[in-house]
Amino acid sequence: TGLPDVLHRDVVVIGGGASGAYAAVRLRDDFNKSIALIEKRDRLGGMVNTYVDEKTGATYDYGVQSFLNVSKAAEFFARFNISIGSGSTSPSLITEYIDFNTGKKVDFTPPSSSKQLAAIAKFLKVIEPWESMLSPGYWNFPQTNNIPEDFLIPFGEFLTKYGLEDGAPLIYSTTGLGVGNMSEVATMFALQSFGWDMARGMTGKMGLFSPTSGGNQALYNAIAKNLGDDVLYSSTVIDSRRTEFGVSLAVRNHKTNKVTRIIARRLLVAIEPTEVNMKPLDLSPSEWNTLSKFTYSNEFTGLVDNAVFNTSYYYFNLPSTAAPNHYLVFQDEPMVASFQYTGLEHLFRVMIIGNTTSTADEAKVLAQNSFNTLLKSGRLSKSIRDQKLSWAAFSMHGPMHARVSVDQVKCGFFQDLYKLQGARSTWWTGGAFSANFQTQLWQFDDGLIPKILEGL
Ligand SMILES: Cc1cc2nc3c(=O)[nH]c(=O)nc-3n(C[C@H](O)[C@H](O)[C@H](O)COP(=O)(O)OP(=O)(O)OC[C@H]3O[C@@H](n4cnc5c(N)ncnc54)[C@H](O)[C@@H]3O)c2cc1C
Repeated sequence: TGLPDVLHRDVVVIGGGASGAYAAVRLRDDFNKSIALIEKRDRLGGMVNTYVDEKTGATYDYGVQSFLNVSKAAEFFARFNISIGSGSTSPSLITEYIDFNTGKKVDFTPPSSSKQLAAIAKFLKVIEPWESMLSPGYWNFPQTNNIPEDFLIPFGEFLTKYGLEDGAPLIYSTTGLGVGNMSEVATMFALQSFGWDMARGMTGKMGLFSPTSGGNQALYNAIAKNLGDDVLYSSTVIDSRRTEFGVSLAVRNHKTNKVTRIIARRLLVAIEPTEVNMKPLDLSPSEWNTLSKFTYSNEFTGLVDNAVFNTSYYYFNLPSTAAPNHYLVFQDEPMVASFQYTGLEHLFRVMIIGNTTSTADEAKVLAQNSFNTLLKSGRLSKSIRDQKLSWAAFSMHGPMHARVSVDQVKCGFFQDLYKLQGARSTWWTGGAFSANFQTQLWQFDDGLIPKILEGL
């Protein structure tokens, strides 16, 4: 009670997910800076969701599934003594294509896997010259008169132009679906959902791994243990002052209501720059003018254990017009992308792709409606009228896949965005400034940290 505690730190980080937790560890342990990490939940790890089966102790990652072995990613696990393996624990499944709007089977046949992989290899060749412009961040994004035309055309058109249609089913079903109907999305943003490293991962040019025990949460639990009291959990910023000399944040713990004041020389923002997240950050009109241009997808994943799903099945939502081999036709968001068997008893992973405004409740209703449609149309083991989806776990991941319109890109959006870096002692990381992959964000942080440290 009384006056708030005051912490003095070199760097204060907001958000303990992939980008924030990694940066906090490196700033403190590798660069000897004092840090505080503010995390609104009671754990670190953000989009990681490790389900633990109470009876057997088996784990299943229904959020983040594996890590691309980008630059020093494996070393980061090693420093916490976490052993890693190839990460492929998912059982082999029978894919059934169904239009979830009607419950009708879609007689769709994807290209053979060798054709798909050949297309991904070709895709990588086409996009390789652009890598430094978009990955791991937009530092070298071309000036407005030099933006490659291909960046701004719809991704479906791009794949057709280069004869890469055979790659579309794999691109979509792995990570491309994060942006919804990827055929309609400007190519540069589709590349942020499946780009260079994913193409390398799929074609064996880059490893994919995950912890051999404890699920992906094991890494973030180890980080939490390492950072100890330097993390303020269940906490958000309620008020702030940012100047060229440093920042002062008032941070409230929502469980205890305790307010802590953090005075730091630098701020690293590692949360999505949405209106809700930015409200307590005393943005100037010009900062908000830039950040407010972003739109997002909201992704939701969960586990359901209704016994009417056939185990070993992967129920995949495609529009009927995808039959028999239209590889570029996808459902529009918001939609349920799939119900996928996990290998654990009756558990199925549900993936729901929302739009900018979708809420968790709406996502659950959407999943229930799709389930009812599948039940009624006899696609599941019993044909019954209705049944409640039985949720064993549910997580809201969004907002993510931040993007802007083609016109805004042409008007210099990314130059404006990157002008924010370092202004008012504030630096920015996370999906909106880089791309939505764990280890790509670590690589982005590795490039950002020397800039944050300048003059510190
Ligand atoms: C279903 C799904 C599967 C995925 N699978 C993979 C995969 O297999 N491999 C891969 O590399 N990537 C995967 N990703 C993408 C990857 O997880 C994200 O790109 C990454 O987590 C983004 O990191 P971030 O630091 O920007 O945000 P996050 O990891 O989301 O971290 C943000 C953190 O900030 C906290 N926070 C939010 N708002 C506030 C606030 N106002 N104040 C304080 N704290 C706040 C959150 O609780 C969270 O801990 C997946 C994503 C999803 C949704």
